[in-house]
Amino acid sequence: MTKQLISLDIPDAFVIKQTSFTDQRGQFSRLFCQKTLAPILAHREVKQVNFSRTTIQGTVRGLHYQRSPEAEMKFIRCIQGSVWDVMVDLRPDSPTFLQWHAEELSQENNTMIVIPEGCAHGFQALAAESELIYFHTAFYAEMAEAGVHVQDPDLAIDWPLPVNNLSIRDAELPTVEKWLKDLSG
Ligand SMILES: Cc1cn([C@H]2C[C@H](O)[C@@H](COP(=O)(O)OP(=O)(O)O[C@H]3O[C@H](C)C(=O)[C@H](O)[C@H]3O)O2)c(=O)[nH]c1=O
Repeated sequence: MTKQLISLDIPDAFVIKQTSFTDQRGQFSRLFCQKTLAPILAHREVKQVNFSRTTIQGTVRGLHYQRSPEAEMKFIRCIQGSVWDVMVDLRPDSPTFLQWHAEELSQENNTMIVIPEGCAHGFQALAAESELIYFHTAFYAEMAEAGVHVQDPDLAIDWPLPVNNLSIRDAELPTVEKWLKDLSG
């Protein structure tokens, strides 16, 4: 049921175009298959599956990642509405360090994005009541949670809509400049 696996410039990041079976009853699609995704998963296993619904158009969530050793790969699919999904490479040894990639995920386009360990994730709801399913390869670890600000001037992510409805936690995430200082201690 996987139509196309696309490697991105950001190492170990992918876009997966999935197929969907439609008939007079409606639609069926496979969200995740350990065998089909084995080339990406390698030694990893899915440990947790999460769901989020974002009710207000323009809301932005992110940019989040879990620090090692709780770092995780995320497989994300939009099952209702649409989002503008962003990953930011926060791996200092990566050739695409501090570069970002955006992909529109929607109920209609059957697209999954794969975000590797060490990359932060965020998204903007392009429609009200947008819903995402996340497959995580690590358990949630509150103490390992980290992130950078969605409106960081150095990243200059060009969100399609005015950034809206940030959580208090997300509004207080550090800039990349502050994150780099904390990184170097
Ligand atoms: C991820 C997670 C969160 N939580 C708790 C922590 C908070 O009390 C509450 C909401 O978490 P948070 O505010 O981090 O939710 P989002 O801001 O939507 O973050 C999510 O969206 C961004 C864009 C991501 O990439 C994260 O992986 C994902 O956590 O659920 C749990 O109890 N278990 C979990 O696995």
